[in-house]
Amino acid sequence: MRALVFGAGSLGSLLGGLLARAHDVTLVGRDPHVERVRAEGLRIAGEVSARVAPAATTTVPAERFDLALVAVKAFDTPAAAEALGGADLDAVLSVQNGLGNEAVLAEALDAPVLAGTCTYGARLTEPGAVECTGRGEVALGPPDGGESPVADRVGPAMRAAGVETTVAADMPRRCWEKLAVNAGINAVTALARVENGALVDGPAGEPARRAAREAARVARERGIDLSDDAAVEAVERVAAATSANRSSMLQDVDAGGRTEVDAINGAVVDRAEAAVPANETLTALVRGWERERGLREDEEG
Ligand SMILES: NC(=O)C1=CN([C@@H]2O[C@H](COP(=O)(O)OP(=O)(O)OC[C@H]3O[C@@H](n4cnc5c(N)ncnc54)[C@H](O)[C@@H]3O)[C@@H](O)[C@H]2O)C=CC1
Ligand SMILES: CC(C)(CO)C(=O)C(=O)O
Repeated sequence: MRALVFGAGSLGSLLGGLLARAHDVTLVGRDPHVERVRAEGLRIAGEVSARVAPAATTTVPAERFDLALVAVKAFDTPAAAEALGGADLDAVLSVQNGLGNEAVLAEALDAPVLAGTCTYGARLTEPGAVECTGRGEVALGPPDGGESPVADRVGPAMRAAGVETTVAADMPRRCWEKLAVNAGINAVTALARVENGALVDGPAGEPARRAAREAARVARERGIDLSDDAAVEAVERVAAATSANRSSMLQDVDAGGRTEVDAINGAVVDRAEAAVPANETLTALVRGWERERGLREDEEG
């Protein structure tokens, strides 16, 4: 397989690096990481160790690829879609968090777009080096559910490189369950400045559970079978399993950078048929912080 990984940050470098053990991989990212990968290859450490030498570039080559794996933050998806238009792609797979990424990619690109959820943990430690902070799995399939020959081709190719992969016919439910987890954990931990474990038995757990229940209700409004209990159980299970984690949104806030709140809590608000007060409040607070930091100037900030 010829694979292009757009967004060679933490997750893109990890998945791209793992894929490079079996496939011809090109990472698209930014210097100094790209420069270092070109000069010295990519080191993977942590729960998986490997040294690989994928191609690396800062612009999308005008070439044919069997797969483009998209791993930018959700707010960069429109730019990723535009840049990927320069390549000839057989398939596109988003492994991003949040809702709406596949629709943005599908609108701009001719290739079939697969939805993905990813529970691997990754952290870029220095240019040229990525740490696998948790071995997980990628689930992928058509965004509207069901089966597709494209998913049946991509899944085994990922498995051939040792990436734990499930080809799933129920991606809408999986994406909404992951969204409920992120809607519950990310903004609450970012605003309270606490690790995920603080939600298990502390006072910050209640707003997280409320946000997850609201996400489950909105999922059901859209015909997706996700109960309140399943969403709350998923938040509690993930918070306990990742208790020492600083969520990605807390890390974004720590780093003074823009967050994915629009694609997470904001996505719940946008799709709700009735009020979702926990998600409305979390979205407004995080957007308010982003606006004060000059990270957004749109009407929603
Ligand atoms: N890091 C993790 O453990 C996990 C991340 N995710 C999701 O995966 C997505 C990516 O997350 P991370 O890898 O943590 O983010 P990241 O910020 O480390 O990586 C994104 C990379 O894309 C690059 N990029 C953005 N626009 C670009 C452009 N136009 N040209 C070239 N490079 C560009 C950035 O420079 C950055 O290095 C997010 O949606 C996140 O929620 C999901 C599961 C786990
Ligand atoms: C699962 C969780 C909440 C782990 O921290 C995550 O996906 C994130 O931080 O974005």
